Amino acid sequence: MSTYSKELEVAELAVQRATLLTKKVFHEKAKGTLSKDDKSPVTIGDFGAQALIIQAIKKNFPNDEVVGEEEASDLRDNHKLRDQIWALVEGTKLSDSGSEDILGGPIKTVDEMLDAIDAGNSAGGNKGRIWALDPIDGTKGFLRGGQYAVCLALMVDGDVKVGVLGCPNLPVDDTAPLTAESGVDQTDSEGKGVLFAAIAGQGATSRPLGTAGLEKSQPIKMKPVSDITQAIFCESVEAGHSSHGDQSAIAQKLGITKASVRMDSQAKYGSIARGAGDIYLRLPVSATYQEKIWDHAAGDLIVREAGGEVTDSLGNRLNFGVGRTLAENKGVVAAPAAIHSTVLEVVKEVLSKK
Ligand SMILES: Nc1ncnc2c1ncn2[C@@H]1O[C@H](COP(=O)(O)OS(=O)(=O)O)[C@@H](OP(=O)(O)O)[C@H]1O
Ligand SMILES: [Mg+2]
Ligand SMILES: [Mg+2]
Ligand SMILES: [Mg+2]
Repeated sequence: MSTYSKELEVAELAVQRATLLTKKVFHEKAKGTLSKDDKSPVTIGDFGAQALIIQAIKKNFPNDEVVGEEEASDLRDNHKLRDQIWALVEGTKLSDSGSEDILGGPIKTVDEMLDAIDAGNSAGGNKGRIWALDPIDGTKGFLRGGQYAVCLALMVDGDVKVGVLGCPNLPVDDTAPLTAESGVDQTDSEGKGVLFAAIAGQGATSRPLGTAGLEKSQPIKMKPVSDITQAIFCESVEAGHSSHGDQSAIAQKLGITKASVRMDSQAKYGSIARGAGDIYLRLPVSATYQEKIWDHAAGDLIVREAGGEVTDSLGNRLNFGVGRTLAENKGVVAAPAAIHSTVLEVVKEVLSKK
């Protein structure tokens, strides 16, 4: 077995199973949406997916830590919500029993489920094996039927070694280019659902996101950009999450004439890694917000393994080893390696004029 192949298999199957749960939630009327302290939404889908994924990690790698976005405190005294999540968690299985076996058996009780969710409480850092988990990235996109991603990465001594992104609303077809509609999708339509994955030093892949075991994967590569003015650039939907103004000034200076593709979640990283788009810009709106490691770890590795470069707005690699946030970085600039320095120069120029 090659390095990290067991970790990748568990991560891919766990993410795949969690997407079955999130898709079920999307079709339910009552999504159990709560507003967190920072006013961002969380649903029964976020909690349920976090429980299922942490259970699989702990069964297979009991000594590993997890930095997960969600925590169970709001559920411990809200029994209605807790029971709604339990029904989902109990009822979600891959249709292939061999793959279920690899994940390590079901969660047995409600308390075990709450404890699994809370096991995502690692402080992070640059020592040992730590998983970064975003059970639903782009919760707002998920709620409105746009893009979202189930994101899982393994860091070893602060370096991302394995990354997996489950994107139920992206096309299976790697060659389908992004369009203005890509971020506003027809959920669950034919031909949708892709699982991106990478192991450090071994390249990046995609495969259809099925309901059983893992389907055949194929390597993915970023698209060579010979004319930067024709590049497709992606950005967040929410103007509060990245600066649409700065990003549009940068695109303009690069001579890009096409409108940006706005989509929620790390689907942006997956899309540029497979060459459906080219550049992902995420420039800070606020001076104090620190990006969370679970919003970037898997995407960072997948893009780099597909031939891209990912830095912050100063040109530094993202440092995942300083805790739960990217405290040492500001913003994200992701592009094919051959044009990254050109893009970065313009990013610096635009930001220096502020
Ligand atoms: N102020 C601010 N600045 C930057 N980023 C923030 C901010 N607030 C929240 N978040 C995080 O944004 C995550 C979603 O990012 P997206 O790129 O998907 O944004 S968007 O939904 O397209 O607008 C989102 O991830 P999820 O909570 O998993 O959806 C948040 O972690
Ligand atoms: Mg959130
Ligand atoms: Mg997120
Ligand atoms: Mg999330």
